[in-house]
Amino acid sequence: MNLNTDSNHKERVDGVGIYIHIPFCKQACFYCDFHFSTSLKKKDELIDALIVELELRKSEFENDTVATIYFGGGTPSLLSLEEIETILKAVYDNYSVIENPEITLEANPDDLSETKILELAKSNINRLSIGVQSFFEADLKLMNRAHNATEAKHCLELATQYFDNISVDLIYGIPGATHEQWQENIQTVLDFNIPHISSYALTVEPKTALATLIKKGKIEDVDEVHAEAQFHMLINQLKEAGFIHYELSNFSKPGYFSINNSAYWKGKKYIGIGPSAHSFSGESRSWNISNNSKYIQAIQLKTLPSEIEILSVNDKYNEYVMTGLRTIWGVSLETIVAVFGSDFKTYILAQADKYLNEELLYIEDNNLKVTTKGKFLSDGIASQLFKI
Ligand SMILES: C[S@@+](CC[C@H](N)C(=O)[O-])C[C@H]1O[C@@H](n2cnc3c(N)ncnc32)[C@H](O)[C@@H]1O
Ligand SMILES: C[S@@+](CC[C@H](N)C(=O)[O-])C[C@H]1O[C@@H](n2cnc3c(N)ncnc32)[C@H](O)[C@@H]1O
Ligand code: SF4
Repeated sequence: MNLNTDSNHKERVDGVGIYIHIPFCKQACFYCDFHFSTSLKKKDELIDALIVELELRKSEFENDTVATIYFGGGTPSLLSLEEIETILKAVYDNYSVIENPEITLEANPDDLSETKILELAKSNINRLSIGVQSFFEADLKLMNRAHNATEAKHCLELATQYFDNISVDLIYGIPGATHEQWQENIQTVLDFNIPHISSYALTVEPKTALATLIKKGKIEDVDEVHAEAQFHMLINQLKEAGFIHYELSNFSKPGYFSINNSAYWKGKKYIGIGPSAHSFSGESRSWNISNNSKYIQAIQLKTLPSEIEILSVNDKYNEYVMTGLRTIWGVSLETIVAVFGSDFKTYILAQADKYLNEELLYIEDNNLKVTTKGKFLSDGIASQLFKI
């Protein structure tokens, strides 16, 4: 059964996507290993380079129509409206874009003043993805977020007056945060009538400040059992509130599925513009260099600073299994046969047998899916179904 009942959404997800990486942040969150610089010195040069990269790569989408444009980061809300519009103009000048594309801006609460929200509301941006993470001061301090709890609430109060399509990011499994506080965080987002939530378990990435602070005993280690319990609270609380759990970390009211993310998960093509951005052509994946200066230098010479990996049949199968198991659409056994052949179906069913017996996986309408019990383990289960 396809739970994605919004026909407009289905139609629009048929287009391709453009992701634009804005590699600047005010300060470094202790847990984050995404690519960003806290110095804005190269901002103007970088914006010029993004525009040149958009021009250089237009032939990749010669026969495609863009349905979603996503400003991610880093912190795209650090840009002025003028800067955002200059980049958007380069998209429109070089690509064919559907009439009403989804245009998302990732925004941090401390950037969302009323003036800024008003400006954004008048622009072509029609979706805000706001990185709240928590409404508790202790959590925000522990993670070194740039905003405080008052700002987190105030920005939602303002944003909901001018935007309908809003997503809020929340982090669970934060050391010291109780289950009651976590439930209060979810409830606060619900009270603002937000239609989309992305929620991630706090992950200790190697070489981050969080990893060092935990090693030194300054911050308590994350507790997997605690995090898993909070993940299930999230699932239950949002289900009760009428949300669809459409991907492992994403929950949406009907009609508000992220077109950008759904396109990724459905294996649509996308190009990633900017340092560290990755792209998917259907046959290959590529990654731009992360270093801002090296990225700018290469683009100024009209070369693409990227590495490319051609995907083998097994790579494509593995990716399909990994992303499929994360979504409500599951892994279609029909698609497995049609795209990879019946040997792959025999293989996946043999590998899945153990998990089917343990009720971590189930089959519905010829689609292999994870049960609620299996959800927290989804990526681990997927890796056991891989072909190496
Ligand atoms: C890379 S940020 C970019 C958007 C924006 N700067 C923000 O902080 O929301 C996108 C999301 O990834 C989450 N994230 C990054 N590293 C993480 C980690 N180690 N554990 C959990 N969530 C993480 C962030 O908290 C945020 O919600
Ligand atoms: C998937 S997005 C979060 C989704 C978001 N909360 C929403 O639903 O709108 C999380 C982060 O992934 C990274 N990201 C997404 N697409 C990317 C791409 N093509 N290249 C590089 N980074 C990407 C960005 O750092 C972005 O902040
Ligand atoms: S979580 Fe967001 S604001 Fe924090 S450092 Fe990472 S990209 Fe920047």
